[in-house]
Amino acid sequence: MQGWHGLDDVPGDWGRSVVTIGVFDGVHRGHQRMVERAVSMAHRLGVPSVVITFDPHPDEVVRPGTHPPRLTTARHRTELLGALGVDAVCVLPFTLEFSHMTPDEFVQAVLVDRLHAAGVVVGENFRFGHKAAGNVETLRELGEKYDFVAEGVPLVSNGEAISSSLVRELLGSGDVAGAAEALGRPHRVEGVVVRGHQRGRALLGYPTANVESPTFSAIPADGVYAGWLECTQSPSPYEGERWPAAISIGTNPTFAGVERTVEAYALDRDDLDLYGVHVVVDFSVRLRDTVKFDSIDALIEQMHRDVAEARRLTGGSA
Ligand SMILES: Cc1cc2nc3c(=O)[nH]c(=O)nc-3n(C[C@H](O)[C@H](O)[C@H](O)COP(=O)(O)O)c2cc1C
Ligand SMILES: Nc1ncnc2c1ncn2[C@@H]1O[C@H](COP(=O)(O)OP(=O)(O)O)[C@@H](O)[C@H]1O
Repeated sequence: MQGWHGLDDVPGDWGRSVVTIGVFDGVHRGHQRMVERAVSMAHRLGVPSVVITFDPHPDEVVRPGTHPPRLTTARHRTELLGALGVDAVCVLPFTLEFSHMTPDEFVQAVLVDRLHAAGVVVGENFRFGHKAAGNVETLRELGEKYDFVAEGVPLVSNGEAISSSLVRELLGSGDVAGAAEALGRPHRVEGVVVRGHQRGRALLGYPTANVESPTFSAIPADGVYAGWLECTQSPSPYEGERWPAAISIGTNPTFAGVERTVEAYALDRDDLDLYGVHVVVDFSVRLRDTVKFDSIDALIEQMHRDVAEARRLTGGSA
């Protein structure tokens, strides 16, 4: 798969292609359906498929300060899109100037002149161009003018239409199982392991990797979860290792903490040294709310139960 940053990265001799466009935050099941439609149209037409996506999130540029929490980092999003079989992912830097293009200008500059679109696949609620003036119908009309077919893909529904906002809502209420259902995989928070208050190992008997995620990351609601911790640092002695985990999100009220942290304990390990290492945390199931315990012993007792439950739910080793 080719990765392009900006239109200037598109090879000069790039021929005709099928293009799909969107923010694709989360690459949820609706996005997956769209990309699959684009890939199959590309096969039918015998041309490569290209995903166009944006960075930063258009909302942040058009309405600064309203950035929705991000379900995926740019890197993870590209990796997920690539796994769906597309030939290229083109990340367009989204700027105010870019947002002022009319639908016709966008189609001509991006889809026609650079990518020689033979087909364009978008979600049926897709809007584009200045003031979101363009929709699927506009795209069809422009397709007649510029010689490409446009397809609007119906939203995938799970009772309720699957959308990035729906996944954000589910995470905001701690429903990580519901989010996993909509995403087609567990929600992931990633970042580098930083130092905490050094209580986990010494005081509680459960060392926890404190994960510092990028600003705007979608963090599930405070609580305790079962899931997975994986080392994605390359090179690292732990590269590619994935451990079942008990995860805590919150301010650690038992210790009157103020900073909100995401911490993961890799079950049955106490030998890891993860400081400075890039890891990912995948959330499977919510276990309970965070509690302010009256004593450290009461917290430890509960943590034993959490760990047993996380082990059962992940099928983690003894
Ligand atoms: C499975 C699990 C459950 C936890 N539950 C709570 C809780 O209910 N209340 C709380 O104050 N802290 C809870 N914690 C967080 C601990 O207080 C935290 O891991 C500890 O303060 C270590 O912090 P440190 O990494 O900064 O040393 C939990 C941690 C884990 C791993
Ligand atoms: N099973 C484990 N799960 C997570 N981290 C572990 C584990 N075993 C050892 N570690 C290491 O211990 C550190 C956490 O120990 P802890 O006492 O909680 O310190 P801190 O307060 O700095 O997080 C992690 O950052 C990691 O480097």
